[in-house]
Amino acid sequence: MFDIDIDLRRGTFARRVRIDDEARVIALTGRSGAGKTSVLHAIAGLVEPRSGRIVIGERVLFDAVRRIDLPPHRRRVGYVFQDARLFPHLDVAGNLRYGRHPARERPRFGFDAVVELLGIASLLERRTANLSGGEAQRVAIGRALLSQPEILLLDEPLSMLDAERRDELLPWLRRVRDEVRLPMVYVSHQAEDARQLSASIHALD
Ligand SMILES: Nc1ncnc2c1ncn2[C@@H]1O[C@H](COP(=O)(O)OP(=O)(O)OP(=O)(O)O)[C@@H](O)[C@H]1O
Repeated sequence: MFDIDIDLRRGTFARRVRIDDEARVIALTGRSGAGKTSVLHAIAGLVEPRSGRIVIGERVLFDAVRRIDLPPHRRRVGYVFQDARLFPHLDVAGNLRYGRHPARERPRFGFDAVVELLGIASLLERRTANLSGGEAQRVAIGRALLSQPEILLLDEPLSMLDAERRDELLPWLRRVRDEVRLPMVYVSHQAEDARQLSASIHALD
């Protein structure tokens, strides 16, 4: 499912990352600064590797030799950040609709199905400022899914939450993992979190 072999350079940071994995869901771990977010950015098309290739499923996102470098919007990546980054001026429903892919007649991820999947029906009219961290992350995942991605990238979605909220959010993440049959890359600096979501763990240290 994942065939990634890239040479990453950012400022003085340089690292070759190789991931060859048949699993649909993989986790990246490593200390702060190991390059986890940089790998997600490379997959999303936000940083260009110096060389190499990024192939996920059948899709070639980047291949330096073949001069393939899909622009970010054609990579069809759903990205969930550490902090949910919801829009404060919109309610939950507005945030979900914001990410919607325009004019698809039969979207793979429908609004009602996503709301049900993430258990956020009762939150739709709420402003985002007073959501708990875990609720905000569920909304952020919903927004990402409604953009009709082909790949889901999760950048430490648990790291800003206290232990109780983490325990609350984890089952939702597992549900998304099992029901949304997309390739997923889950980043965590805690190996324990990573093990909860994937058997395929790649340590970047
Ligand atoms: N735009 C940039 N310009 C220069 N250096 C950068 C840039 N972005 C990241 N770096 C450097 O690249 C290295 C890897 O950063 P990255 O954010 O990928 O690590 P990380 O493993 O995700 O860390 P964290 O767990 O703290 O988020 C760090 O040394 C960082 O300072």
